[in-house]
Amino acid sequence: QTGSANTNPSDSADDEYITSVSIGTPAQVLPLDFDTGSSDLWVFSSETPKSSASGHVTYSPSKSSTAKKLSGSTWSIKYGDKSSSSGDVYTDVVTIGGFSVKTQAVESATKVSTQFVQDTLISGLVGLGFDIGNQVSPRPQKTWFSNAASSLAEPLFTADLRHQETGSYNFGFIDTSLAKGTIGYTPADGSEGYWGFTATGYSVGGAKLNRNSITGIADTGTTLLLLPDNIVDAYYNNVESAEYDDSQEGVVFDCSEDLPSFSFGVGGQTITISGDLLNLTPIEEGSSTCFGGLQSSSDIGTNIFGDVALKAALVVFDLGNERLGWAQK
Ligand SMILES: Cc1c(C=O)c(-c2nnc3c4c(C[n+]5cc6c(C)n(C)c(C)c6c(Cl)n5)n(C)c(C)c4cnn23)c(C)n1C
Repeated sequence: QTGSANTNPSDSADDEYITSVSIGTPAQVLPLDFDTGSSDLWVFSSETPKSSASGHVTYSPSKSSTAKKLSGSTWSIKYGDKSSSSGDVYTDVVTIGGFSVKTQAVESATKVSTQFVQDTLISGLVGLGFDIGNQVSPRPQKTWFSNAASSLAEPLFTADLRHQETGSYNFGFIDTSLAKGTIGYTPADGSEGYWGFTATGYSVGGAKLNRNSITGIADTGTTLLLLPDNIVDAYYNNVESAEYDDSQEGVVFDCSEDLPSFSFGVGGQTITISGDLLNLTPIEEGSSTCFGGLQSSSDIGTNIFGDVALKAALVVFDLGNERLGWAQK
């Protein structure tokens, strides 16, 4: 069995990607953000304060004949941008791309932070990280993919995120036609709950890859490519107008700049992110100053290959073989 779901950028900056998910009987369809950097499936619900839920699609377990309360279970989660949410837990049928998991833990939000209240485009997240990262207590729950894996044709999924166009999450199969290049595989380290891996080197503007390895995570839930200062500096030294903008908390430059590409080696392949993918967006509507898609990871503690990097590739999250595959698109 397999599943295939379309995913769409939420806004003109590709800030997040939205995928429709069906929960319950009859189906309640919610727009959710698939996040390989976390391991909880949580939603705005009938239990979310009305003032916080205004403008959001919500899940009502009381309207689903297959919903069951997981009594005594609670959850609480905090994300890299300091956003957070918490609540209690139900189980229900969850269908993604035509594939159903009958008894999926659906974490219902009784509290959501401001960022989530304001982001009315999504009604929650689907964690696609490793089960060890799940935040339900007293008994951690499995992710949708972990529950699905044993019934899928192959225990893997692929992410094909695209700039300002529809992409896909495919479960149980690899559509190699989505990529131009060969898939290069490298071991994935799931010990922290993330899809950790090591890139073997990098280069700016199509130069030969160096051998400076970069250890980080493949994270569909993070917008940017977040790398160490020395790499960020090496890149922006090639961008005449680049400067650090305190108010934007990142490097900005003239939108008219012709940005160099950025390449990294992984699994014997070279993934090249074109310059235009590295120009994320004007800092304000109509501004001629743009915000960089490559920013510093120095105050985070880990390097994050977020959507800016993932958009350049077809990425295979292979749980069965504990490996990540990358192919140039
Ligand atoms: C260590 C870390 C991160 C790790 O993940 C991270 C980050 N980067 N994008 C996101 C996140 C997103 C994606 N996201 C990013 C957005 C940005 C940058 N802007 C301006 C808007 C309007 C966004 C929306 Cl709606 N959505 N979402 C939905 C959540 C819950 C995120 C949590 N963290 N996050 C940051 C900023 N940092 C420092």
